[in-house]
Amino acid sequence: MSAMASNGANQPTPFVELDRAAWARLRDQHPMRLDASEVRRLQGLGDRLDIAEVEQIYLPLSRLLSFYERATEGLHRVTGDFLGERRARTPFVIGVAGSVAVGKSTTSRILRELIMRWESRPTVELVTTDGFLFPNAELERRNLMSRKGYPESYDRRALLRFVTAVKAGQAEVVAPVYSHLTYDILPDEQIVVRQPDVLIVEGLNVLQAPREQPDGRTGLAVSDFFDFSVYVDAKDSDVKTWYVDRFLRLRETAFAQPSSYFRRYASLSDDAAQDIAENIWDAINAPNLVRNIRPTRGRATLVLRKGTNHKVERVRLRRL
Ligand SMILES: Nc1ncnc2c1ncn2[C@@H]1O[C@H](COP(=O)(O)OP(=O)(O)OP(=O)(O)O)[C@@H](O)[C@H]1O
Ligand SMILES: CC(C)(CO)[C@@H](O)C(=O)NCCC(=O)O
Repeated sequence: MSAMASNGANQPTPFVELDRAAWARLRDQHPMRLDASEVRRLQGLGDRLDIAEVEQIYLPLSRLLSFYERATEGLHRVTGDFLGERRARTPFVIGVAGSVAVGKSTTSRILRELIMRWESRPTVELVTTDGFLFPNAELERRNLMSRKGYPESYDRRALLRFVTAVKAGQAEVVAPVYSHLTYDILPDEQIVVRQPDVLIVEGLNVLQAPREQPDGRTGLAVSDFFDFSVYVDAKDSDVKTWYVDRFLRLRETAFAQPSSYFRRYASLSDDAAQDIAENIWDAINAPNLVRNIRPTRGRATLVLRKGTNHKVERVRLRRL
């Protein structure tokens, strides 16, 4: 790790880049260990979860987040004192961005488990922006069914209202729910968020810059409410492989259910399923990654760069 934040041309940059070993050494400076019962609980998140990875990569990140949380709380207190207000605590909001299938949900769930174990035992809510996709009927009306996951396929105003209300400390805030099984918003379901200490907002486009309004003004974006953000990054070809592998695995489980939107794919041969998954990837998810998602990477506080097998190889932290 270089102490100077600089690029090859020695130009100052806001980022510091650490390889896996350097990041792991930071962990040594802050001894951290999961006990056996914590390891068991975390393993419940998925049989493929590597506990060494949790300890070496995600535990240091959780520690860094706890420092940010404390500092941010101090800032809110300063503003409250200045205004002479005694307000309820403001939730600490973390954004998690990245491509379809790069591992945003897994990263978010690991972080939730680790944050819940901070000494202060905070309550943590995890929300995915999937719930703010327009329902399929509306996407069809807008001719966006082949652009699901693109910025314009979300009800961005509703998402912004949601995050603002949670951050403002509203007692109960509801969000719609998306089902990967029916491939649509569930009309009769919602989740209720009740004043969490920490909110994790996970989604493809959560780092998108604010849009210009029709009247020329610049609005706010959800990222304006993030106290910390993580971009999960990997090579395009690796993410494609993970997408296709997950698609093939889903044939035996989700796709096989009668209510599955993809039930016609359940009985496909490996080769046929592979072709379909690659076509969906190439037509929808890859262009979204290249055009909309990856361009927001520079806005993240931290970038986790994964190699094959989901192992994090490099970490880039914004320090200015
Ligand atoms: N750290 C990890 N270790 C091992 N496997 C992982 C890890 N993270 C993700 N995976 C696997 O990669 C695939 C995609 O992960 P995940 O569902 O978390 O991605 P996602 O970015 O949330 O995707 P989507 O946007 O489609 O919901 C899954 O099959 C998951 O099991
Ligand atoms: C719901 C999203 C947009 C995000 O999780 C994604 O999983 C998706 O469905 N994308 C559309 C193309 C596809 O079916 O993979």
